[in-house]
Amino acid sequence: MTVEAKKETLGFQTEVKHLLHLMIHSLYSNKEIFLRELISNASDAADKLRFEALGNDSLYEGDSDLKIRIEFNEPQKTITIIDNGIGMTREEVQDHIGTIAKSGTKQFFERLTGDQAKDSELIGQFGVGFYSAFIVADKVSLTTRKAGTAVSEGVRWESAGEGDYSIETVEKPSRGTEIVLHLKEGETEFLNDWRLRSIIKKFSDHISLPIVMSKEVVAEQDEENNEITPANIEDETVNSASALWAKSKDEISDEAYSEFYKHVAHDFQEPLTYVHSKVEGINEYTLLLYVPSRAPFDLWDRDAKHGVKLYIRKVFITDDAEQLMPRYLRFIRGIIDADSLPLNVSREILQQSKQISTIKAGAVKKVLGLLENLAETDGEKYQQFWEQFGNVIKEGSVEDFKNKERIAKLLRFSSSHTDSKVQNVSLDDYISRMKEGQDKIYFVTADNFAAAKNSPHLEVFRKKNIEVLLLTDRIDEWLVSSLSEYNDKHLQSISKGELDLDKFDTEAEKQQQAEISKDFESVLKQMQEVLADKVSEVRISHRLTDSPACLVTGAYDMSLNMERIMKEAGQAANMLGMGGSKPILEVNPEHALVNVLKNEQDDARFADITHILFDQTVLSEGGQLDDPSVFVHKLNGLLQSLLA
Ligand SMILES: Nc1ncnc2c1ncn2[C@@H]1O[C@H](COP(=O)(O)OP(=O)(O)OP(=O)(O)O)[C@@H](O)[C@H]1O
Repeated sequence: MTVEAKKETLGFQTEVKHLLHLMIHSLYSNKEIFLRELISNASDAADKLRFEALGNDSLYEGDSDLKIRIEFNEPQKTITIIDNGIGMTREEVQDHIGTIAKSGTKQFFERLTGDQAKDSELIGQFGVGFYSAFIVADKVSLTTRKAGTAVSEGVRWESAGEGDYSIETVEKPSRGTEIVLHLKEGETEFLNDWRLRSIIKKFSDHISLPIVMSKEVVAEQDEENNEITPANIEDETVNSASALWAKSKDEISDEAYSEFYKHVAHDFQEPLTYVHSKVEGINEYTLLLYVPSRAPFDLWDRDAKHGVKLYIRKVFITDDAEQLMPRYLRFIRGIIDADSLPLNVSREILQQSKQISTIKAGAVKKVLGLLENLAETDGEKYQQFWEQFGNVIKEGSVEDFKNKERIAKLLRFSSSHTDSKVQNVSLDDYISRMKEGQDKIYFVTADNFAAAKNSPHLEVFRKKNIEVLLLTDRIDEWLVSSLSEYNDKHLQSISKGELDLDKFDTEAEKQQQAEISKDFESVLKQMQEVLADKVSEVRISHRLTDSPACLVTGAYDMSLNMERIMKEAGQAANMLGMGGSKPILEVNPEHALVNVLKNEQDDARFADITHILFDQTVLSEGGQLDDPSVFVHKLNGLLQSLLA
């Protein structure tokens, strides 16, 4: 016996132990899903074999009749799931069963709270797969052999789901995988022909492979010719065993659509919505694409697998076709079945295929249409979608130039109009509320909602009753830098450049402003000298009502928020005197702290007040001071002199 063939006992990866524990406890009321998960894996294994065999027929080993068989044995209390799919090598068993290879898994488990209700929601984002067998079984025995390997290269994996598993090399004449579940005490309800068939019908009817079970045929006598058909056991296909997406829509129930989603997406929650469409023409294809109701745990993992499977004339080709969906629609799950591609496509051909890019462009349009329709017909569901995937859709504004307008229409923001963190204001909503004479869409970007909502820059807008969008997601800075216009309206940051709000001012107000500017001429000049290395200019503000000062960047400069983001990301930033373009300090002449400077004779005190004003403005905009102790020292000095 080789070292490899020896039986080894290995410990589960810690994450697997967590997952098992969590699953057994939180999915108890949903336990029949184990069968769906195992059938789903078996079907994937058959799909993979069919694809591999396109280039190497011998992998079928003379048996190309792919199917899944379900058996049960009442006295032994076992259920067995058998497939003649691709199978696994010893190494693959070790890598896939007993280990969770998905990146980000560790972080996922760190988010678990121990509160069962909350955690079971999280597990929905993760997918349960093979391990769901342990919901009903206290011992699982998996025997498998990879297609194309020798009979002696079978592998048996066994575990009681409690922390370790054994693995050994065994003989296995047939290729594929056989999983025996030894049911727990109390789970014997599944040892029932009718029960198993109804679970298969309910959850796995859409599987395009036949799922067979044995059927007892009782002996029958033909009256006419007196022939007796002996009692027999026959195979019977339990599911409808045809590709769901190839059926016409009116033949498919909502339930079937939903179960198919759970199979392709490895999710066990209902999808939010879907689109099923057959595109005719030279380049024919069928697509069935779903929007999940929850974001998967690895939504932000750039290496996460892509969720749309490519089939060619019902033969599975790949589930990792990044060419089928752009990155900003990476949460879409489902299938695309292309009619006119050759079956022997390689990865390289896929990458260069014109037909694939046409299909992709068509599929993107279908998804955008689906989302537009959802937004129009079901605001509540659309809001749910936005909360889960809004930030990903925003990437589309940056990435997908061709569909820019359509994506912009789908965007939702927080706004000063609703004054709520909920992002539910569309650009069209905003435009419908614009004031007479207003030709711009105003927005402010900040680090968080409170900072945006309380931004001094908003003061004049509140006074004049002009709505401002409050943008607080990181991606927003990139969004507004690529989306400069919507519906012929310019998107304007309220913290950049000059505001042309004076058209909303009366003549008297304009006159008054001119006088104030004159009045403060020397104060501004002196402040500018004090802050020479920090700001490019000090000027009177038309933006402020309550705050003493605010910082403004030039119309074409990077916003301060963007500089902060870059700085945090370790990028060379030119924020606040660190080189590059400096911001402008705008002061509110009506504020006592500014007013006091007019009569300040002591130059040192003037400089201290000016520094304090500048520093607190930086702070109130969410920035950080280069040297906070200097600020505190100056502030304390001022307070002491007031108290003296
Ligand atoms: N019947 C099978 N035949 C061949 N390989 C299998 C079979 N069952 C499982 N596998 C392999 O084990 C891997 C892990 O399966 P598991 O069900 O845990 O996760 P998954 O199906 O990849 O994803 P999810 O956790 O989202 O359900 C599969 O990706 C596949 O490579």
